[in-house]
Amino acid sequence: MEKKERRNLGSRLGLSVISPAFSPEELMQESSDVAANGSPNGTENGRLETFGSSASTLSSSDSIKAAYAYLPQTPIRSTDAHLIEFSEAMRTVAKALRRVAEGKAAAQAEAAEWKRKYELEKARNLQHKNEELEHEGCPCCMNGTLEDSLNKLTVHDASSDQNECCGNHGICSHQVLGDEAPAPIVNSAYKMVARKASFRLSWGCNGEKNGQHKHDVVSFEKGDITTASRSNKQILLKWETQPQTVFIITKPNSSEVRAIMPEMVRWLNEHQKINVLVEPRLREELLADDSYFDFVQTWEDDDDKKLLHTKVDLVVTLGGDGTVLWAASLFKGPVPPVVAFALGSLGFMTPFHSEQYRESLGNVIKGPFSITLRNRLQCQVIRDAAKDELETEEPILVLNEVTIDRGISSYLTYLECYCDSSFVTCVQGDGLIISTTSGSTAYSLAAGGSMVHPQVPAILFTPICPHSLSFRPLILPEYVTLRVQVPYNSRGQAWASFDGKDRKQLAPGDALICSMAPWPVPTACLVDSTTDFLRSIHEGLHWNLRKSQSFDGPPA
Ligand SMILES: NC(=O)c1ccc[n+]([C@@H]2O[C@H](COP(=O)([O-])OP(=O)(O)OC[C@H]3O[C@@H](n4cnc5c(N)ncnc54)[C@H](O)[C@@H]3O)[C@@H](O)[C@H]2O)c1
Ligand SMILES: Nc1ncnc2c1ncn2[C@@H]1O[C@H](COP(=O)(O)OP(=O)(O)OP(=O)(O)O)[C@@H](O)[C@H]1O
Repeated sequence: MEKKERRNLGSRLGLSVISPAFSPEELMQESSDVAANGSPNGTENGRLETFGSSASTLSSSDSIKAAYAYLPQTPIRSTDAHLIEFSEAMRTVAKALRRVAEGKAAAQAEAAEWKRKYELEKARNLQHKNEELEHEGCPCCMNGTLEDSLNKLTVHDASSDQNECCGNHGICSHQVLGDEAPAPIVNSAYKMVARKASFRLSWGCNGEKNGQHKHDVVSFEKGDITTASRSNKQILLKWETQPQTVFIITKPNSSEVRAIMPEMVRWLNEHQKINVLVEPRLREELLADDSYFDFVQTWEDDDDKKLLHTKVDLVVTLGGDGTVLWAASLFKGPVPPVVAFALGSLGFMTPFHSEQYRESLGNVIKGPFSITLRNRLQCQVIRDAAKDELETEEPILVLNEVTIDRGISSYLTYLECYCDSSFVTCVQGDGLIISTTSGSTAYSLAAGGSMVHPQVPAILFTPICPHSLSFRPLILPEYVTLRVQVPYNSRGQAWASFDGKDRKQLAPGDALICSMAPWPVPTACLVDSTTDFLRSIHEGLHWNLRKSQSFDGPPA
């Protein structure tokens, strides 16, 4: 039976299968009915009509009779056909379930977005309310001892509004951390939250530390639409309690890193009285050199690792951009502020100079300091072969990009792309990059995408070597959900890789869903977001470097 016919049969069976009124035996009967009634010599249109209307026009006894009439003529081929039809039906069931799972992933992304909007709205309303009442502060935001804060945190009851932050002083870290702690470990997470330093974020104009709250205000009074404030200004992070735990992440096998690391750990411990946490590999390396480092902490198992964000106040990276990507990948949820020291070649995301680590870390630990909130993409692979919606794979968060390419296949990739429910295009070429704005200066740039300031709320859609003259890269708003589907008629497989790692094969029928994750990576700025970004494109890429023309040219 031809592919197209099988697909029509599939969609008919797919509808039947998700109805609970049909048992597997009935399904088999359905498929054999269709197989029997589709004449081997019939025209395509004829078959289409048969399939499209069989439920209403054929009684099951007619079908059985037809099947019996057909079977004796070609007993072996008929049995084969029967099996093919049955496996097609099962494939269709799998497809229907996959669609349900895709719907679920999109709904989860949408729910996260609504939650974010709700939090913003809630904070705004609270601020208005508090301004009216000339409220002076709330227990959460008032200065107090660490002991006071711990007591308040441990008695915090999520269902009560009593201890809620007034929102007067920016977004309070207690709220963010409390809200995003993974559900099954609420109790232990709360215990750990109590040990974390609290901070607040404020949005202001360049250099103006006015503590302005983030508002996405669009006023439409008297029919005139005006925006009262831009959504993203330079963000400042101010500690409310002293940070206590620093997590140091280093590039492996680097002599430069090995030279600076023990010195930094010693300084943090002795001069700043700060706990130091490292990856297990690094702790072993430190202890092998000197038993002094016995106080350095690490984690023991994956459960501990999942709780890192509840324990760590600050992340320090020693390496290049790859080390920042690695650091981000260790946090599957909220990420503490990251201070990235440049010990690599390019250093787009590593603005701090390692020789000046005492001064830089001292300033950050004291605060306030500017941060860039770098959005991450949440990517989920949905397998065609998944038997049910529970079989979806763990989502992967990327700071740069997810790439879907042809891997070792020598065929063009053939990818169908959708944005929310709209069809975008088919990518025929080497592949596609779905990038964050932070990733815009990485692989996407190499494939011809624009460089975008990391604070712009956008998703980049950049083809890799498209075999078409008119396929320009797109920049889409950050709230969309993208779906990249490997169609059934694709010649080859495709491969997805996440920040250049974790390659996953995508077979025909598999899909990848991407949306903005609710957990950005806050990176500390050396100066501010814009100055750091421009410095990195000037110094890292020598952007638009050209010798100036001399003054003594032809007369005007
Ligand atoms: N043709 C290409 O340009 C190409 C090909 C594959 C991967 N990559 C990039 O490499 C990244 C993985 O980095 P890695 O260090 O683990 O691999 P790596 O060691 O191969 O280094 C890749 C290079 O990309 C640079 N880079 C990484 N993130 C950047 C960013 N946000 N802005 C500017 N430059 C950036 C790094 O500094 C490094 O020089 C991927 O996320 C991808 O963006 C680029
Ligand atoms: N803590 C870590 N554990 C395992 N791998 C890591 C770790 N830190 C970094 N890496 C990996 O090591 C590789 C090199 O790191 P990184 O990019 O920081 O250094 P680089 O290549 O010298 O610098 P640049 O990217 O600026 O050229 C990256 O692929 C990164 O994923």
